[in-house]
Parts: sequence; structure tokens; C-alpha cells
Amino acid sequence: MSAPAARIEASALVREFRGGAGVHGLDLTVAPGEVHAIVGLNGAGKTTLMRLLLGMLRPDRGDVRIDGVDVQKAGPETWRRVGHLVDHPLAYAELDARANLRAAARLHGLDRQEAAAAVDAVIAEFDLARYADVRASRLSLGNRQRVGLAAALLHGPRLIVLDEPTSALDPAGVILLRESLLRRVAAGAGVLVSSHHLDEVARIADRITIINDGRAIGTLDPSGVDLERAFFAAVHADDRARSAA
Ligand SMILES: Nc1ncnc2c1ncn2[C@@H]1O[C@H](COP(=O)(O)OP(=O)(O)OP(=O)(O)O)[C@@H](O)[C@H]1O
Repeated sequence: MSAPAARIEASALVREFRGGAGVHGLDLTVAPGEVHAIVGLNGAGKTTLMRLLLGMLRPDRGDVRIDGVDVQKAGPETWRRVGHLVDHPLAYAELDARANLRAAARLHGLDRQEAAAAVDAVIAEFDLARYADVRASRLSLGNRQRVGLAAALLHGPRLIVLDEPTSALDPAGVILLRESLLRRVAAGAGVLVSSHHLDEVARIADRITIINDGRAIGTLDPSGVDLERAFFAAVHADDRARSAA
């Protein structure tokens, strides 16, 4: 029997912007039941990588497969099983949180009844009951991020891609997200997450990949000590090697 397809697999991915920044040949996989974290300095290429993985940006070269399907040819059946939060947390600033969540559920193919149940569940999961009737434009940054995460997760995606999902969350929100992701991973989802919080990442990641100047330059051991030191050692060694070349 062949191994199950990776939730997502990218090979030799390249997207170069004018001036030389971008992603310069990156391989990456997320297996079912795995949390794969990417870490890197500002401008390292994490968001660009995620946008390429989700078909939001076309690569110059290389390819991406989601559950074995080429992302350029992926249809609604594939996208229905993907949940992501990259760029903007919410679609409709003038709608309240509940209506935004309902719209996200319907866009992911849930029927009216399924959507209502999924929205109720995710409102409870992210402790959003007090804010369900508040317009998205009036929510605090952190609550907007909570609603954005809830929208990305409410349809039970098999692949979850989150760009700095804890950037505006309070400690309670960080814990709710961690528990939510771990429940989904236990049920077989694969998670790709970027973060600047090395300690938080280490709590949930099975693998941590360091991105520097658009390349994967090494890994961090999630159970290791002093991740910060190991991170900077890897980044500085890579910078030195590239400037010497
Ligand atoms: N559309 C674009 N056109 C030109 N350059 C771009 C474009 N998008 C991103 N870049 C550049 O590509 C590099 C990588 O940016 P990216 O946003 O992927 O980094 P990041 O690792 O997510 O950074 P941060 O941690 O600050 O969010 C940066 O130098 C950025 O300025």
C-alpha cells in the first residue's frame, strides 16, 4: 500500500520579485497529523511561501500539491478541505462576526444547517459569544484575529495554513488556538504555521523549519533548549555563507 499523500507538498518552489527578494527554491511538506512551523526574520519569505502554497501567487518555477492535487488545477473539492488565514482576517467589515462566520462556512460548501451548527461550535470554541453580534470593523484587533481564525477552521479543513496566527492574541486566545489546532491535528489535519514566537511554536510543532532569504536553511528541535540561540546561529551562519559566496 502506498503512503498517504502529504496534506501539502511543495517542490523546488521559486518566485523572485524585482530586486531579488522572494522564494528561491524551497521544498516543504506537511503530513497528515503534523504541525510544521516555519520561522524566520521579517522579510525572510514566510508569507510569500504561504501565498504560493495556496495558489494566491503563481510560482516562477516548481509545483505545489494539496492532498496530491496540483494547486493550479485544484477545484472546489480541494479548496473545501483547506482553511487558511494569510493576509486579511475577515472578508466583510460591515457584517457582524456571526454573519462573517456564516459566510465563510457557506463559501466552504456547508449547507445552511451545517453552517449554523459549525458557526455556533466555533463561537464557543474561540470564546466569541460576547462579540458575535458586533460588526467586524468594530472588533478589537485580537478579536478580529480570533474571528478570522474561527472562519479558517470552522469547516473542518484537512489542511490548515496560518500566517502569524497569534500576532494579536491575548494569552487566553493563544491557548484556545493551540488546543483547537491540536484537536484538529489529532483528527488527521496537517497544519503549517508561521510565527515569531519560538517558545509558542515549540509547544505545538512537530517540525520547525528556519526560512532565511527565501530558502529553508535548517531546522530547530521543538524539544531543544534555547531555541533563540539556535535560531540566530543558523541565520547568521547562512548570512555569512551567502556573503562569502
Ligand atoms: N509583491 C511583492 N513585490 C515585491 N516584493 C515583494 C512582494 N511581496 C513580498 N515582497 C518582498 O519579499 C520579501 C519576503 O516578504 P514576506 O512578506 O514573504 O516576508 P515574511 O517572512 O513573511 O516577513 P514578516 O515576518 O515581516 O511578515 C520581502 O523582502 C518583501 O519586501
